[in-house]
Amino acid sequence: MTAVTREPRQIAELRREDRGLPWIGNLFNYQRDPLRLYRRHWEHYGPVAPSYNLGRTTVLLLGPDACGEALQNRDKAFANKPAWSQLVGPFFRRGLMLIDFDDHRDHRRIMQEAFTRDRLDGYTRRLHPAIERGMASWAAGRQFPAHWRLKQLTLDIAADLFMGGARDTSEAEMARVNKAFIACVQAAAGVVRADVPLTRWGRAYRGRQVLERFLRGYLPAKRATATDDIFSVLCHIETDDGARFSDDDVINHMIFLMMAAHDTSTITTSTILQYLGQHPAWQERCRAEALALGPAPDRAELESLVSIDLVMREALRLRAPVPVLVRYTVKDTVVQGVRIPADTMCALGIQFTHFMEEYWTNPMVFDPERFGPERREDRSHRFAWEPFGGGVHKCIGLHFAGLEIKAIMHRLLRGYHWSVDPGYVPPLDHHALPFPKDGQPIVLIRNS
Ligand code: HEM
Repeated sequence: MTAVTREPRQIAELRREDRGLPWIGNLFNYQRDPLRLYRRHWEHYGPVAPSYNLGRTTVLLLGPDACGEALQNRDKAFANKPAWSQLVGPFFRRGLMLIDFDDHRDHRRIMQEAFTRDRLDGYTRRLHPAIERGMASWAAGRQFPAHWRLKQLTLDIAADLFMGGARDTSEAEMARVNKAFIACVQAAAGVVRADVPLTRWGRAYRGRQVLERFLRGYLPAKRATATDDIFSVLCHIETDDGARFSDDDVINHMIFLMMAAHDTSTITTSTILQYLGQHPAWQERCRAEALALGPAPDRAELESLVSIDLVMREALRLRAPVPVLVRYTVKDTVVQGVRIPADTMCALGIQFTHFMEEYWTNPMVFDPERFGPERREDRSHRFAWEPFGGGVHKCIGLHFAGLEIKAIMHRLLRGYHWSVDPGYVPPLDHHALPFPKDGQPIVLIRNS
């Protein structure tokens, strides 16, 4: 008997009604309601769906099987750099997420040294005073703009943990650096994608120069003395066989790391605040855990917070800070039996998977117990829950992120209680990473 090998299918033809606006394509439909758009494509085309955006055809990979194949990347057909640099621009060049294959493997091996258990212990010790300082100016109130305050807080934490407080820097200089950094992050949503004054990209080009100058100025001091901030750590880490980062590597990685760590942690904490504000029983349960620990728990204690961990996982499911990952094919490949030609931009619908009824019960409902030991819905498929991605580019900062988020929640729960209207639905901005445009106002009360 001869085995029947099935020829891969071609990508389906895009229906006229799915093309969206001339040239713009589905960009505005995505920004209005990404889930609706992806559901429509999934229902008609299945896991490998054609789409059209900004003048070109792209391919949507939908569901955990298709996303899993691209993330595992067995035939090395999917590359990060040509995909992500089209979105985030040249401002994060040579960051770990924007390099590929052997080059990526070599850099990741060195960077792994910055995220060992011992390093995480050190970062955790720094986290508490940084959070305390950052929250000191918080004024409780009935319209507390939680998302904006958390964004500032995670920036303040980054200034300390990443740059060691940049001790000799004046407040004005630090504000300039923060502004430059934000300009780089906001470039992703730019329509004019060139160095044109007064546009997002124009500001980001200037921003990158400011950041490079600033970091380069500190480099000699960071090289000279080993401290436990990430800047210094990147200057000193070394693999067993002696591989180290060059000065340029340190600067490129620093700029990318600050970007990778900032909005993602802000979005997760503000999502947690929203749901705990709408579910007071869960808030009390988490508070009891936070109160059972001392004022500055160490890494192991933060990692032992069971309820806060369940809530964090559920928040990451309901609002994945990076809802879509992108890849670019550097050669022909096949996903789910469909041939994808070389030079194709692919979008992996991470958030879409998180809402699939095939893998989650009542996926739109806040239900942290779904991650508990009896249910473990995240194990319904290896790629059912993928807020940190998967494969060789899986988030290297995921444990660090968990510690930062839990340390913020620990302090907040001990110092405050809060509520959010049960009917509140955040008006999300989907231009880049999803955030509540209204700043997510909550009623915040200081504990007596
Ligand atoms: C809740 C917080 C976070 C989320 C949801 C998140 C999500 C992700 C995702 C989805 C990727 C994979 C990108 C891809 O495959 O193309 C990624 C990569 C990465 N993340 Fe995170 N991240 C978070 C926090 C952090 C933090 C705190 C750091 C650093 C301290 C960090 C550093 C990185 C780096 C360096 C990469 C690139 C890894 C590589 O390409 O090898 N992330 N992150």
